[in-house]
Amino acid sequence: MMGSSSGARDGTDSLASKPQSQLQRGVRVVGKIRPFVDSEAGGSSCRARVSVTRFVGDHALVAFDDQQTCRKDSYKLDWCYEQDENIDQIFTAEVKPLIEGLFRGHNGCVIAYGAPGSGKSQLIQGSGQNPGLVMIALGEILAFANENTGSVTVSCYEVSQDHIYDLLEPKDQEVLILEDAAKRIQLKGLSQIPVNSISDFKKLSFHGCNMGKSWLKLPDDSTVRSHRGLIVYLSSVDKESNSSLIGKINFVCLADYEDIKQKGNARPQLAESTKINKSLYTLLNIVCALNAGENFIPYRESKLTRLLQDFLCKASRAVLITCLNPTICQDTLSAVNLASRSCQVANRHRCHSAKVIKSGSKFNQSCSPSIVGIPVRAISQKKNEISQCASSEKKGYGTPYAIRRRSLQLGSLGTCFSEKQKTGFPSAIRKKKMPIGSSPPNKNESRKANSRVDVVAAVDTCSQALQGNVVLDYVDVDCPMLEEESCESVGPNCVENIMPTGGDCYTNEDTFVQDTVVGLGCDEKMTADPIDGTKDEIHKIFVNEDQSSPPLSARLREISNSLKLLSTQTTATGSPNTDMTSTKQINKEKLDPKTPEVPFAVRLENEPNFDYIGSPQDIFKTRSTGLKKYLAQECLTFLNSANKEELKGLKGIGEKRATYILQLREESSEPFKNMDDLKEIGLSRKQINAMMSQVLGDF
Ligand SMILES: Nc1ncnc2c1ncn2[C@@H]1O[C@H](COP(=O)(O)OP(=O)(O)OP(=O)(O)O)[C@@H](O)[C@H]1O
Repeated sequence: MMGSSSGARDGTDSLASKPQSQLQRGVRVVGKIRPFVDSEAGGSSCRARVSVTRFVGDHALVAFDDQQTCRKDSYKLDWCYEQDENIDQIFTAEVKPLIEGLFRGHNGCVIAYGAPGSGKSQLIQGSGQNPGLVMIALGEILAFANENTGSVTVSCYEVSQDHIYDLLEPKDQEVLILEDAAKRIQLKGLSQIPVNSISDFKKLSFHGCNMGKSWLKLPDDSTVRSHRGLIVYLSSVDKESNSSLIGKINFVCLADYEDIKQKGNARPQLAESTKINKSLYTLLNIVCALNAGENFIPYRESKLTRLLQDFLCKASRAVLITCLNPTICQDTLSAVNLASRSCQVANRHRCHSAKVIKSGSKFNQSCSPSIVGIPVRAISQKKNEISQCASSEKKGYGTPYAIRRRSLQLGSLGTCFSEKQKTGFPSAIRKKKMPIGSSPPNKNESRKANSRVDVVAAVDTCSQALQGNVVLDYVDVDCPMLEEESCESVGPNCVENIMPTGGDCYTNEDTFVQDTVVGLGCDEKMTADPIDGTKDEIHKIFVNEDQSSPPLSARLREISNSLKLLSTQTTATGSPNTDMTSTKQINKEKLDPKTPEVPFAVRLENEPNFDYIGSPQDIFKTRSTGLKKYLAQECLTFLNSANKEELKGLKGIGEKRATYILQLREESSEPFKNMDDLKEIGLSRKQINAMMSQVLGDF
């Protein structure tokens, strides 16, 4: 433990929860908190603290605790290295396995990403007596090459304003990205210089860099920001098969991530920052898509991602190291927030269910395959190919504050709650809050009525979440029936839990942390016993998670379909299905689209204080208004993220207007915030309506 960074829960002997060598695929996303520098001498006592909680075998939680504002933000990463952990340790746990892959002819990629001054250059390049990852790796690669009659060459490049330049043998023309017959990327115009020893490497001169020596640092008078990378190629001969092997590893130092909204940059810098951030978003989208197991990986969104295509793919191993300043700043928060959304731990949970941490701290759950507003797929496709994602973020580039959170009231769908005690294990499965609506004279009846309404409200949000348009950070289930009852018989695999297999749990000293286990189906009997056997029960549920029950998305989709039925048949007569004692009925029979005979309370998602009691028609009206709002939002999201061709596919948008929209996006990543904004691009109400029905035609 050092400075503001609290000790790791695992102790100090275990470096990384899941070393690269154990990973099957995807990109590992880890954090590294840089040590304090002289100018931060008082850093350890500053009001903003960064702490890390690590869960062996699973993930790490980075928490930013601003004592002045009492604001807490927590972000989940695959792992996080603390201030006192040095670059050698990171090399051993994260990079060495990639180097071993290189010896077998596999490609690898190490990416440093973070806010200004967060330690990216130090990590990749090092300084003086402290070699960075490149130097350590190069030492190992050269040693291997010498032993195996192999050869090593290096290339160094810069990506600036979506153009690639050679830093070792600069030419007038930029480097071109071509694809060969085997679909491998060829960088035409990028020189490869042979290197036989570290001293050879140190003699290299890097164009346009500080003193020609530090390939990552620009000259002091430079105002240009860019991404920089060094590729090491290894050619060797496989002794067993006597075949030649060629592997390459790319060390990338990304340009600083700066939160544009916070900066108030002057125009030229703003345009540059926008471009840099856009390329960072595209890169993180790739990471997210790979970790989500997507088939389509959007490499063509930027030159940077195109260049990295061979290094960031299913056949290669990669690690994204998010460098973190030890004191709180918005850029760091935004950077870690984005990283958190694309990491494997977050995505591993995405297919199974939603979850919650509630406390003074915020928790950012990831899962959208497109995390930053650049669509992995067009919305129209999304509608047909609904991603198996229970929670999704509509836009990823916002600050943590901007993240919308929803509390779903899923009556009778099954809930298991656990409470965190300071000793570490969740100790109680507890009932959550009382049902919404006015206090009933008869508790049971009220529960039944409210439960049905809650389901309907939940379906709305589930439906949106399924389509990737609502941030469903958690599903918050009201299930009074579960107070003493089990959530059995609803189907297997009911539980998604944020706890690691080791049984650990998120800690918060100030407020109790509630790990909500959302059950949309559950075979495991959950007891309400606050002490006895809780850990075992929860562990069983984890084990169950990977078994073959239908994913949460399938169940949500089922519910979503029921919503549509309900929406279209609100005038149907019939007695309400008030028997909500068994969650099985919800799943198996689906929601009965019958109008309740008695009025009931409807709580709107965005208006928590609004309790409405009225006729079915009124309820329908209310809900359809919500639906309209959602549809409009869907349309705006499309306009804010679709590419030119997709835009041109819309009625009323031709070449000129599509170009103009793309220009607007250069200035603001989200030019259309409401429907009135569309009028500013010259669209009439009628055109907007036509466009909406076109975008949403298949809803
Ligand atoms: N592991 C470390 N040990 C000691 N000092 C470090 C370490 N990492 C970073 N620093 C110090 O922190 C400061 C910022 O580091 P560095 O220049 O690497 O950050 P950066 O993210 O590359 O910055 P820039 O915004 O200029 O790109 C430097 O003074 C560096 O010496």
